[in-house]
Amino acid sequence: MQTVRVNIGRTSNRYRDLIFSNRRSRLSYSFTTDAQKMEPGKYLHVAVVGVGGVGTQVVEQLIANPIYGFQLVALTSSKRMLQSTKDLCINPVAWKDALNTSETPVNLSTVKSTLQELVKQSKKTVFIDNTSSQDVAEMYPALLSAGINVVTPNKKAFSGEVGLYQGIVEASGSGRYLHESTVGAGLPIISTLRDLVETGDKVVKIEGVFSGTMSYIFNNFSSVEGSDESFSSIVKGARAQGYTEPNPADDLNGADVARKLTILARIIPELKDEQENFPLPHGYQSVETTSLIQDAPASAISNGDEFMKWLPEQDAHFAQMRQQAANEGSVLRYVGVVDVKNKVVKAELAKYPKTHPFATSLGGSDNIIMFHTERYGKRPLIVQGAGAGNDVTAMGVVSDILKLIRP
Ligand SMILES: NC(=O)C1=CN([C@@H]2O[C@H](COP(=O)(O)OP(=O)(O)OC[C@H]3O[C@@H](n4cnc5c(N)ncnc54)[C@H](OP(=O)(O)O)[C@@H]3O)[C@@H](O)[C@H]2O)C=CC1
Ligand SMILES: N[C@@H](CC=O)C(=O)O
Ligand code: NA
Repeated sequence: MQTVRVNIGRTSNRYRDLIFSNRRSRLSYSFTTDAQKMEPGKYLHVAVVGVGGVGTQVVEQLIANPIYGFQLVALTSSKRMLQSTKDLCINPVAWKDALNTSETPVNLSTVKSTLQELVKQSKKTVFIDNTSSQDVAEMYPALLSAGINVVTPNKKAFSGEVGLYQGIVEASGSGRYLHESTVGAGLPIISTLRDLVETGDKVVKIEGVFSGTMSYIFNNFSSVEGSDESFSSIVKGARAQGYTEPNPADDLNGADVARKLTILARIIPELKDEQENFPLPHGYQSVETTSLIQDAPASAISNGDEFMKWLPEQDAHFAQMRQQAANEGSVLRYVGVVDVKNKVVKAELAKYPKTHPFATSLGGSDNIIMFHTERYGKRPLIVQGAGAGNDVTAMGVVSDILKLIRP
């Protein structure tokens, strides 16, 4: 039976750790049940690498978790680290100030060896990669081989060179990897596809809107009711709301959707006799995702701020596309497909009639993913909801962590 004890004001020592980690201004609360009470010292040890938009929300959701306590290490690439201990009162303001003022020199190999020592003491550890760094992604096989779990929203490791991907799959065992937020943020896309494939269903096609940024942009730029807002100002809004990649060019050139489609395609068939660097499972032709910014200069492609300075030059081009679609009674949507039957993986900007579900049913940063399988043949299994945003992405990361520790 679960009791909820709410303490307002003084913190009772007995639940100090849980209340400290759950302190919220004046009100602190703790949930105690026999099965789940986290005894002091039995914390889950997590290293949070990357404390930007998503990483900040991951830490705050870990702190606010009403059931589990976490021994927290958080670091940024400027090598600062915050080592939380149970006597450190951490809350959404204090921990970030402590991180920003910390002078503790640290590098990722220090973090790995620290976690490795904890594994040797039979402690459960998780390495959380909230970056978009290829270098950090390439650490996963060694972490997994050392028995350290890896949880991440970073798509790079699962959509890049097949050697790294296979290395991760082969290294997992005592250390597990979970990456729900790499496709559709916290939406259950990866877990749904794994359930379908691993229960023997046969996937025929997966289609839909896979980019929260592109969804937000075209839901607003090419809306059913009509809009005259400029393309670049809407992209600016997407970035301000934390939907875009660190560089929005990665959304608009199709790279982000290509990564997601590759991640899904690799889960469907077994990877057999792969050629070096072949990005897709055997038999697939290639990932063809249309870039909307073919003319972008190299400086814009490599730097998000430079990209946003360049983008207004494209406003007239996009306004003309919008008008042409509207003249045909259509709207623009960026839609992707993994067509297993025909071995085609692609995404493109296309026109949809104003009555189409892709025109009428999406809002915000919605993704809509339709799974057409043998069992869901007549009516597809559909998952829809916010596919971008720091908090909903962090939810996918933290729910993966909880999957590792739930009894
Ligand atoms: N935003 C969203 O809606 C979604 C994002 N994702 C993925 O989540 C990841 C993070 O996205 P987001 O939070 O928006 O990006 P941000 O740019 O806001 O944060 C990334 C952070 O990583 C830090 N970082 C980069 N390299 C390193 C390193 N080597 N060691 C430690 N820290 C490092 C950066 O800070 P500094 O360089 O100062 O250390 C930065 O703060 C990306 O892979 C993205 O694709 C996935 C789904 C949805
Ligand atoms: N930039 C991405 C973030 C989630 O993967 C998107 O817009 O979907
Ligand atoms: Na997801």
